[in-house]
Amino acid sequence: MSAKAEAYSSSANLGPGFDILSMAHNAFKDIVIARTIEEKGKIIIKSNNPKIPLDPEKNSAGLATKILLQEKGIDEGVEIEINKGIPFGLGLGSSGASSVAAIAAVNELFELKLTQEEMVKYSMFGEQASSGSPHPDNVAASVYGGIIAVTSVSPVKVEKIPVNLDFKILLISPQGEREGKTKKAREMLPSKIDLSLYVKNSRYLSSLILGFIKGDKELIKQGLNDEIVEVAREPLYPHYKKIKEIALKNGAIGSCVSGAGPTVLVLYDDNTNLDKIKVESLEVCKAFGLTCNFISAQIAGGVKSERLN
Ligand SMILES: Nc1ncnc2c1ncn2[C@@H]1O[C@H](COP(=O)(O)OP(=O)(O)OP(=O)(O)O)[C@@H](O)[C@H]1O
Ligand SMILES: N[C@@H](CCO)C(=O)O
Repeated sequence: MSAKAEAYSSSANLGPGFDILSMAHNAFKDIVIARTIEEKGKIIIKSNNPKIPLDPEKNSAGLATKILLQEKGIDEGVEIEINKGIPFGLGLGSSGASSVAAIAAVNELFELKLTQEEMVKYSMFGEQASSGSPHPDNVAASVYGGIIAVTSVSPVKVEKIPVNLDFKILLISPQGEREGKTKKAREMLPSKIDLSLYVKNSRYLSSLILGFIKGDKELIKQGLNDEIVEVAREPLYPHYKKIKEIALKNGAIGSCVSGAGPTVLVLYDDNTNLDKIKVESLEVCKAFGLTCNFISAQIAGGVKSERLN
């Protein structure tokens, strides 16, 4: 028996929404095929990308699959074939998408009828393998699609945020996959913050969510800011601040770090001088010794799966 699933890339945090907000986009996608194999209890990982771990315990798709099968009491052997379309270590939710696609394919394979929230719950275990922390945001966006808010992790609860504004997405992504980048990024976070900073960031978060719902560009611009996580991690993406300034100077709706970076996300519309953003951003990347790629994308749907036989 076999089943197939595909899950899109995502940009988590979206400024002040650390571990809460995330957006699925069609920049890239991972495709996973799950097959039953003879050997009971065995999980085998195959991939077209030799750089990701093939040890099921170290691969996001493998660990998530292992825990799902254990909890469902399934001792069948399973092969997980990962067709990696999402470059990893760039802040594009690569490990999360693999995990989601594997959970969705296994769900299909054994007709488990998982709810979306259950798919997020099991996919989160995959993030434990890749970043040492079961953060829910990337996987929730890859499961649900659109822009989501994780309102609870125990139990898992996710809400899709209604987006009443047309905008396009530009991802400015430095080349070069960075091993264990999110793990390092999470170790850079402060354990305590001032109340005043919490209130300031909560104002950004409120503005951002209300901006999406009301379709208010100014509220979104005001909300796409973060003075806690993005600031703590600045050494990981020294190019970001300058690129954000360039984006806003040239009429972007807003800009933030994509996930744990180093990719920069820019939201724009027809009033934005996109060409100038690209030209000037290239100069910044060069100044920091980076070769940056520009990826245009739109908001994507959620994970899709089908039974093959
Ligand atoms: N199936 C997988 N796909 C991609 N990376 C994986 C996978 N399984 C394990 N990894 C490991 O996870 C790390 C990449 O995950 P990481 O969280 O750092 O970045 P990301 O998932 O690409 O982006 P983000 O910052 O949005 O989480 C790499 O060290 C990679 O070897
Ligand atoms: N919320 C996670 C997202 C990783 O893409 C982090 O910033 O560590």
